[in-house]
Amino acid sequence: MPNRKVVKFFFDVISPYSYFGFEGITRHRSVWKTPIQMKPFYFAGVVKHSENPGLPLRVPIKEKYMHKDLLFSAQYWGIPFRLPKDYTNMMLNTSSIVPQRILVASQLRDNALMEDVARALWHRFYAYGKPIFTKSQVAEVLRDLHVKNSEELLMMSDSAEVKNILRENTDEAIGNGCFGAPWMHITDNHGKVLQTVFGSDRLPQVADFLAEPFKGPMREKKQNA
Ligand SMILES: N[C@@H](CCC(=O)N[C@@H](CS)C(=O)NCC(=O)O)C(=O)O
Repeated sequence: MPNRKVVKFFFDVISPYSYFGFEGITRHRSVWKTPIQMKPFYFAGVVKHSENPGLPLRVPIKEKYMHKDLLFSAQYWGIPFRLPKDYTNMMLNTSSIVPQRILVASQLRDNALMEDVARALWHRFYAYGKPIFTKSQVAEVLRDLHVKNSEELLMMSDSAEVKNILRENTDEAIGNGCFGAPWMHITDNHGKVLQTVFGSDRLPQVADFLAEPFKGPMREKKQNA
């Protein structure tokens, strides 16, 4: 049995760079043998715990650059993207706890469902500028995806089990030095963290570390047009 590594990908739908990393890593699933574990976490918890004062949106010159870089990166990944109205204010003053808990509840049912929901949330926000942060907003996404028993999923998202998993995922990242998103752990097959990685733009290095191919944006795999 080869000494297989595992990648854990921590993300939050409030983080646009998580969207790019999420697309990049899930597209590479078709060409990598390395197992990929998707881990919804709570970005605000990370920022608070790491006392990160340097969020680009809080620094005007970085905010200006980030707005351009988001469009540039979305184009690279082939993702329909425009900045929603009042973007900075919304990003800095909105909690993603509701959608993140719903993602955890979805993942408990089925990882593929969770990925469909995450992708659809980002698509709604960045392709159409519609918010994704309340239960009723996420419910619309579940309805559009024809998710079965979506009411049950929404109820489950308030359960202690779901809250604990989201907290555990967040703590797992924080415990390994996380300060932003997306965040990755590359572990050995016993779960020992060999490398921590920040940013969607580090996927070529992640691939190299895994001895896997990096195939660029694989735009032919895009799911939302
Ligand atoms: N260069 C990274 C940027 C990632 C990034 O800026 N992520 C934001 C959240 S969307 C963040 O966590 N920022 C924290 C920081 O820069 O300290 C990428 O391309 O993914």
